[in-house]
Amino acid sequence: MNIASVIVDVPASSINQTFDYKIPERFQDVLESGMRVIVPFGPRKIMGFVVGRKAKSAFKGLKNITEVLDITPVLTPELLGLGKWLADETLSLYITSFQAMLPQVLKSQYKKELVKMTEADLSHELEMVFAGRDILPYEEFTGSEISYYQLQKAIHDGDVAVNYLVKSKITKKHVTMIKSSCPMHLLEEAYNDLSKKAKKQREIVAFFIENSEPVELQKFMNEMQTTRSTIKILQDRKLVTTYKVEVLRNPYNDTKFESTIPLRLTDQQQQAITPIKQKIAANEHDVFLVHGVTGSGKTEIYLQAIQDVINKGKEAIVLVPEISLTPQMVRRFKGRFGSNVAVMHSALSSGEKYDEWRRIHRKEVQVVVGARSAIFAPFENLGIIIIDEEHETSYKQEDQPRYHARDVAIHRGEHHHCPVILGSATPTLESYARAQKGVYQLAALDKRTNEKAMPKVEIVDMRNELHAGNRTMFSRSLKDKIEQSMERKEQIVLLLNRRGYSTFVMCRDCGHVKECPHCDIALTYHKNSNQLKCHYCSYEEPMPLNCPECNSDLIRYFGTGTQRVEESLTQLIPEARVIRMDVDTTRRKGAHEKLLNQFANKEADILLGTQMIAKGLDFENVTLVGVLTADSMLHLPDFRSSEKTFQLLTQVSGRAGRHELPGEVIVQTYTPDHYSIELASVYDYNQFYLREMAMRKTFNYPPYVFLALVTVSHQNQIKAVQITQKIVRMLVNHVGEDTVVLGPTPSPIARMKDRYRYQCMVKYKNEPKLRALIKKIIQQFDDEVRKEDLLITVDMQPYQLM
Ligand SMILES: Nc1ncnc2c1ncn2[C@@H]1O[C@H](COP(=O)(O)OP(=O)(O)OP(=O)(O)O)[C@@H](O)[C@H]1O
Ligand SMILES: [Zn+2]
Ligand SMILES: [Zn+2]
Repeated sequence: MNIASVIVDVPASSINQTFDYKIPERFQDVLESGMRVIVPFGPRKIMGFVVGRKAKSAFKGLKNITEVLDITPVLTPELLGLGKWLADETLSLYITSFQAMLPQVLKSQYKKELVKMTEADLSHELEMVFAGRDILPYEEFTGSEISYYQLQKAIHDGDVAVNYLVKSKITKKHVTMIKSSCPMHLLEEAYNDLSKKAKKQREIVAFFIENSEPVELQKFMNEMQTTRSTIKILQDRKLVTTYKVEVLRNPYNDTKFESTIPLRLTDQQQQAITPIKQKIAANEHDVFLVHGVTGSGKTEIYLQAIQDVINKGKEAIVLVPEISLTPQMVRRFKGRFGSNVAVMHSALSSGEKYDEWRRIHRKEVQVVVGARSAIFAPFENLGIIIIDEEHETSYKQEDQPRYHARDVAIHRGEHHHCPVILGSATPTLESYARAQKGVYQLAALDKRTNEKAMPKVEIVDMRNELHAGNRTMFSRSLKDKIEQSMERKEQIVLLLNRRGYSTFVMCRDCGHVKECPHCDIALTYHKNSNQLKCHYCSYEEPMPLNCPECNSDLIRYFGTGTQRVEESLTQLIPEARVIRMDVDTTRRKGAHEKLLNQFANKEADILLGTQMIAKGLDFENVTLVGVLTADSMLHLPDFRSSEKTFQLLTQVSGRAGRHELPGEVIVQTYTPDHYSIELASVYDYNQFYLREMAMRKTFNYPPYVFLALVTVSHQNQIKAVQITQKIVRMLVNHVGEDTVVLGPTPSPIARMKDRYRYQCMVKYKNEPKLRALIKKIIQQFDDEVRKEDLLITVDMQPYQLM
C-alpha cells in the first residue's frame, strides 16, 4: 500500500479526480486518509488531501509525496465521504467541498519565488532586482518595471526558475512558563547562599521551594514585581528554567458564565422532548420539527436533549444563525455545559476559530454551538444535531459548494443514527410540508413558558399618516407609544427592515437614479464619506451636486438608512436615548456585545436596528416593539418574499413582553391588507401556511417543485444569451414531460461587475438524472470557461434568485 490517492488543490473541473503519488519510506507508517500533503503537480508544489492508499496504480512514473502536513487526519473517514457526497449533490469540486469543511487557516496559501540558477550574470535589469541575492520573492519582480518577456526568456534559458511554496497560515499561540529546575535541597542550599541584599532573588527561590508547579512567566513577574534580568541570573545558575508551551486561544475564557440547572419542563415541552429522548436512547435517526412560538422554551428542550447525549458519552452540534449567535445565546449553552462547549462563528479571529476547531478535533469538548459551517465539526460520535431558527436563509451557503446546512445535518444524522431537530416559530414551508406529510415528526408548542399572551399587534396604515399631513417616518400612534413607554421607564426596540431597501440617490426633477456604471443596481449613499458606493463591485464616486441628466440641483438621497432614522427620531423625541445597531456600528470586534450590554443596563431607551436585532434578544424591560417599514421586502423579485416578511414580523414581535411586563407591537406599512402582514399580526402561522401553499401551488414553486438555477455570465451580452439558450435547449431535450425549463432570462441583477448575467431555471418534481445531465452539459463549455472568461454557476437549491 505504498501509493496514495490524492485530491489536489487545483480548482478546475478537468482536475476533479484523484491523482496517484508514491509514498516515500519515511511517511509510510504515518500517512492516513484525511491528511493534507504537499505534492508536485506540473512545475508546482501544491496541497492535496489523501483520500486512500493502495498497492498498485494504473500509471507509470509516479512522483513522490513531498511533505505530510498533518500528524492526525484533519478529515475523518465520515467527513471524506460527506465531502464527496456534498460535491456530487451541489455539483462542486471535491477540493472545494473538502476545504469548506475545514477552518480557513488549514487552507494553504501559495507563494512564488524566483531562483537564480546560473553563476553567470543575468540581464542588467534582472540583476538589479535580484540585487546580489539568489532568491527573489515574486512580488518584488511584479513590483519592478521589468517586462514579463525578459523573465520568460530567462526561465526558458534555464537561468531562472520559479519555485512554488506552500505556506501554511496556521499560527499557534504560545506562553512562556517558568519552573524550578533543580531538586529541593539544592534550592534550599542556594537560598541560604544568596546574599541578603539579593532580596528579589531570594523571594523567587523561596517561591519555588514552596511551589513545584510551573507558572506563567508574565503573571509571575507581575506578581513578584521582578524583572527578566533577575530571572536570568537564576536561570544562569540553573535554579529555574523557562520554556514555551502552546495554549489554545479561548475567546470566552475571561467571561464568567453563571451556571444553570435544568428547568422543570412544561407539559408542552415534555411532550415535545419525549420522542426525541427516545430516539437518543435507541440510537435512531429521525427528523423532528419543533414548531414553537417565540418564548415557548425551545432552547430548554435543546439543552435537556443535549444533556442526554452528553451522558451517553456522545456529541452534539447546535447551529444558530450568525446574527443570533450573541453573547446571550452563548451564555445559555456555556451556562449549562461550561467548558464542554466550543463556539464557532465569524466574529472570532481566524486563530481563535482554528483553536476552537482543534478543541473539537481533539475531543476536548462534546458540544459545539456555531453558525452554518459548524455542521462540519469533526466529531466522530454524534448523538444529536440541532438547527435553531431553521427558516433562516443564512443556513444556505451562497458560494461553492452551495449547500444547505439542513441537508448536511440530515445526511450526518443518518450516518450517526442520531436525531436531527429543526426548531422555529416560523418554519419554512418546505419543512412544515414535510412534517405534514409525516416525513418529519412535528412537535408544536403554542404557549409561552410563562403563559403570557403574545403581545398585541397594531397595524398602522402609513398612507393615512401621509393624508393626515404626517410626513415623518413615525406614525402618530408609534410616537405616542414611545413616549408613554419612556414615561414608564420601559424600553423600546425599533426595527428598520432594510433588506431590499436602500438609500439611493434620485433627482426630484427628472427622476434620474444614480446607478453603478458596472452593475445594474442603484448606488448607495454613504453619509460619513459623502460618497456613492456600489455594494456589488465596490465602485465609488462623490455625491453629485447636480443631476447628471438635467443639471437640476434637486438631486437627493432617498430611502431610509438607520442613521437617518436615528436623526429624525432624536428630532421628534429629543429626550430619547438611542442605541443604533447596524453593520456600521457593529463592525468592530466586541461592538455588538457592548451595545447590547448598554441597552441591558438601561443606558438607552431605544434600540434601533436592522434585521440583526430581530432575533434571539431577550430583555426584561422591553415592552414596545415598532416595525418602521414592514413591507419593504414584499416587492423583491423573490417567490419567498411573503414568507420572509411573515417570519421577520413574527420574530421581532416575539421580542416584546417576554417577562413580567406586557408587550405591544406597532407595525407600520403601506400594504396593511397583505396576508403576510395581517396573519403575522395575529400570530396565525397555520393560516399563513395554507395561504402561502396555495400561492406556491398556483405558481408552481417549492415545496411543490424543486428548483435548479443555472446562471451564465460573460462580458459580451450576446454571448451570455447564446450560451444560456444552448443550455436551455439541451436541458429541454433531455428532461421529462412534467419538468419546466425557463430561460434565457436576464437575472434580476442583469449586469454585475461589467458582466451580463442570464439564467435558466428548472422546475421539476422528479428528475433523478438532472445533476448528471447538468454536469454533462456544462462540461461542454469547459474550453470557453477556461479561455474566454465565461462563468457558469449552478445552484441546486437556489435561495438568492438575484
Ligand atoms: N420549563 C420552563 N420553566 C420556566 N421557564 C422556562 C422553561 N423553559 C424555558 N423557560 C424560560 O422561558 C424563556 C423563553 O424560553 P426560550 O428562550 O427557550 O424560548 P424559545 O422558544 O427558544 O424562544 P425564541 O424562539 O424566542 O428564542 C426563557 O427565559 C427560559 O429561561
Ligand atoms: Zn435630473
Ligand atoms: Zn458595481
